[in-house]
Amino acid sequence: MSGAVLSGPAGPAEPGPSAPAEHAAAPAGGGHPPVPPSVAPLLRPHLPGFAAVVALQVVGAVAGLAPLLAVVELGRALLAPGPADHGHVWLAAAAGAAGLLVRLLCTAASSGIGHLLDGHVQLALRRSLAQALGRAPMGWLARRRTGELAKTVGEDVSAVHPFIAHAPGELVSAFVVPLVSLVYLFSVDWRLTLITLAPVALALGLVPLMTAPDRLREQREFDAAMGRIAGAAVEFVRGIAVVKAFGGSGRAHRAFRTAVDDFADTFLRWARGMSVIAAGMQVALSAPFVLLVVLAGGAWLIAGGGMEPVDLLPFLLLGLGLTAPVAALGHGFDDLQAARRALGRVREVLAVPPLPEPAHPVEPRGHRVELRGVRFGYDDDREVLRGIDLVLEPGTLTAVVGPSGSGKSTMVQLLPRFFDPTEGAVLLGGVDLRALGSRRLYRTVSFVFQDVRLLRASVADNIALAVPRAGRDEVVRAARLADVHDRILELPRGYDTVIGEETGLSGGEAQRIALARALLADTPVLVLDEATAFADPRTEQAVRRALATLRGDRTMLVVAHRLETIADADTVVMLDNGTVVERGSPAELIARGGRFAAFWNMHRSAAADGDGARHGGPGEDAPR
Ligand SMILES: Nc1ncnc2c1ncn2[C@@H]1O[C@H](COP(=O)(O)OP(=O)(O)OP(=O)(O)O)[C@@H](O)[C@H]1O
Repeated sequence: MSGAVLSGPAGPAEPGPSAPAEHAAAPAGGGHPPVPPSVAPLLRPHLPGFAAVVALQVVGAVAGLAPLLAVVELGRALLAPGPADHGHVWLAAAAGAAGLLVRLLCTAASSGIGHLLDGHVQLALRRSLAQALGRAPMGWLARRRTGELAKTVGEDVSAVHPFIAHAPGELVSAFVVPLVSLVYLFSVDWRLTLITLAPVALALGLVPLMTAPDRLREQREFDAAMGRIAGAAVEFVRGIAVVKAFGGSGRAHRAFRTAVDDFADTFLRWARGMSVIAAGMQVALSAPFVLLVVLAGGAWLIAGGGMEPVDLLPFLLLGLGLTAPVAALGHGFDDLQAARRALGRVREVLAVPPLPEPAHPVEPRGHRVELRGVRFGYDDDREVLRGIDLVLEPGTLTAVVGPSGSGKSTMVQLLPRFFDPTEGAVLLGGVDLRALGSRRLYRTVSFVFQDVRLLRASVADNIALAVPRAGRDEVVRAARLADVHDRILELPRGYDTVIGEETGLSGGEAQRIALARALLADTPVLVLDEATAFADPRTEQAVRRALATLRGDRTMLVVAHRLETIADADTVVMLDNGTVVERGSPAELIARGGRFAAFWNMHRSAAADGDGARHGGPGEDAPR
């Protein structure tokens, strides 16, 4: 099976965004704004905020130099021959204090605005993600694990925090302070300024060595080895239950151990190449080295009579700050890289193409379903359905049978529009599903697929998902029909028990709740992928009873794995390798002695051998 995940009608689903070319363009979904394909449009409304953050940081950074310059001026005033100029001293002290105050106010305001922006951007991202997920094709959602999407909406969005709240301010101040300092230092003594820049030049000179081809290759090998460890660990953990049950832990460990040994070798090679360069950079940018260079250069200039001793003071105070940009490039690099990767995952979800929604939905006439020349493939290189023509008349039950992988689940998933066919069309009441509008579709088609996902809500709310105003009596009636009422009464708070919090349910019970949901929705078209994984007798009986009760004028399509369901069907469609190889009533097909007859006989003898008692005596499941 293909792992369909939702069950029951999708309820009042919000339709998707842009309309297909053939149905004129208009944002669907009752005037929802379109989901932006990337994050840039989400940042645009906040540009004035970002500008304020940067401006405040610039002012704060420049003001932050005032105390240092004040110290320099104090030094000049106090070390100058003769009595100190009191006015000059007080002015320098006041300017330094004022600068400090302005810096504090500006950085506090900038940080505050940055964090507010971060909140707004994260909210906008989460809203857009929610919209994108609401409009993503159900087939796309079905292929993803809930945890994966929860991580994108939760953790990945939170990971943009350093990007939005910290990076702009930090980067600006890291570059503005050295720039202003440089201008000032040049005005004092250009020769010592160049000498003070020597450590920065040395560190920058080492950067190309870090990106030499050998280092890049080692970095790639390092990343690959890390990936192999992660993969081996995940595989090991995933298979742990099987390993426990069947032994062979040595073999299971082996892949992990090999990956770790391989990583150790790769890491040593990487570290050997990088450590000398990294250590060289660290030394070049370290405070003692910078001070040593400034002092040596200053001493040399002073001894030669080219500079006043007092002029050494600004270089000692400001020289250390010149290395800040290089340090800033390294600082927080990992955080920013993680934020970039997280943003990439957010962008991937935002870019999921939604199923086109018609600008002017057409109303179906009745609920006859027709598949016309339907072709479909999950990937471009392999077709799963290869030209299916099928008519499902109201009031009939059609059973789809065929070998595993023949495309049964895929075919039935086209009815609730998990995907659109790549060629051909699925019509409901004479209208192409693409022209129908998802509201109408989900009011007409309900479905119960194999991998049921229930909401973390009360049992009653789960059953009444598509009919929120249903009374308790109706919910109970549906639950009884799906044979899950007694089990619900055993739960701690009966119908009010919250699934996933106060109780867990077995696969078969979840199936029956999903069945009750579909029964309550009471739509004219029902699609059911009969569970093989949870084929307990109660669920089988519940499905059979539900199908019999629903019959009436409904159009029903069932992927049938059980002989009883097949025998009850009006029409059997046998699929093989994505094409219909036989169709007709079960009795006709058995009489024909073709593929279906062979399939029937094989399953019948298997059922008789395996579980004769459960399937009753021979003849009980004989086709009508
Ligand atoms: N989500 C998916 N992505 C890619 N390929 C898929 C997906 N779901 C199914 N397939 C592939 O499509 C083919 C048909 O699968 P499908 O589940 O429709 O067959 P099936 O007849 O229902 O099988 P089964 O009886 O085992 O459930 C298989 O080859 C399967 O591997």
